[in-house]
Amino acid sequence: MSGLRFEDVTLRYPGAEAPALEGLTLDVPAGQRTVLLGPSGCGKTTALRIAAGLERQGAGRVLLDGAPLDRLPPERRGVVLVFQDQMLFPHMDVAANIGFGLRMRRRPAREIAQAVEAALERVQLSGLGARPIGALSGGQRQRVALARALVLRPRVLLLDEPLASLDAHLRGEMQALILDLQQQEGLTLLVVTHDQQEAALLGQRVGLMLKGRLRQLGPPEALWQRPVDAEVARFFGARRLVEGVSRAGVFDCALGRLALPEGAPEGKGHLMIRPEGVRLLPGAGADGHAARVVARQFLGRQSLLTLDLGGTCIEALVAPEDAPDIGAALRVALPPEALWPLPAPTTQR
Ligand SMILES: Nc1ncnc2c1ncn2[C@@H]1O[C@H](COP(=O)(O)OP(=O)(O)OP(=O)(O)O)[C@@H](O)[C@H]1O
Repeated sequence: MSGLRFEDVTLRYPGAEAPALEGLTLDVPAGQRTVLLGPSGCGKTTALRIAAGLERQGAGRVLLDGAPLDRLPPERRGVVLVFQDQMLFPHMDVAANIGFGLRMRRRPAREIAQAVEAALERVQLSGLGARPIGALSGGQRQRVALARALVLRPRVLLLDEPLASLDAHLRGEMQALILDLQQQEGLTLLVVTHDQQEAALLGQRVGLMLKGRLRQLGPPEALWQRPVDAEVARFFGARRLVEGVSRAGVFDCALGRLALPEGAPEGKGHLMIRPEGVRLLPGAGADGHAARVVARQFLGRQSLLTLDLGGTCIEALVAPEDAPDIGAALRVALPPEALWPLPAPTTQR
């Protein structure tokens, strides 16, 4: 497959108890956006640093279009990393920052000037080449860092938390810019983030990492809706898992026998009930499950209800105007698409 490939890559920093990265096997297909998602310290940055040649793995290989990269120095890999904190040179203006890598490669001045102009345009900073770095906003600085990488015409572009330092408005702009650039130019992107929403937005495929290991890889929808186990489900916010057994399309548990979506894994374990999929039923019919509201939390666009279904608590997300009062009795439906069984063994805390 063309693109970047990590093959069973492990790295343990000297003196560390556990490896920062353990047996990472991951394909980053050419022309696509792949995201590594995970909490702080799970090894995401380490993976990028190894691909860029800034860190040497203890075991495993990194390949680009099938050719091993490990013996190549960073500048000859065609893999360029944009750092989380940008690492711009404060004493140089914008154009000098963007042209830095090309100057190191001893490209002719004319070619550098042209490439810098083109890169400024690509990141929508035309006309700002002579600005000192100190006179830029956080969002503009992030664009300069991106332009500095783009002039090198990377075969793979690695972005470490590209939006972490930006406020909500600038994040949206930068996200749109990254998506546009990637689509127009067919860039091969590997993005690292701890932010679930960012991963869903930027990733055509998302890999979830926990404690140095890749735990699940797939389209964002699959990770959110069909986590492989309870630990992954908990990362995505699942808090109230229901014990039981999945068999022949049904989950047997304290809530009764609940119909599961197609393809659900079988066996003993837990059931994840996605709060956004729980439906409050109108009227006092006999459908669904009897429930009582035990907590209600206003989250802005939605309200989170904690519902007691005969001793088993679940959560439901509803529009704030539809949120019943604490103590209210109601009936709820648990449609199959809101459910997903998580086979044991689980790491319960
Ligand atoms: N140079 C280093 N020397 C020793 N340990 C390190 C070094 N760099 C990272 N680590 C440790 O390795 C683990 C993985 O770090 P890494 O930076 O890859 O995680 P991360 O998922 O990118 O987290 P963050 O988003 O906080 O940077 C952490 O426990 C970290 O403390």
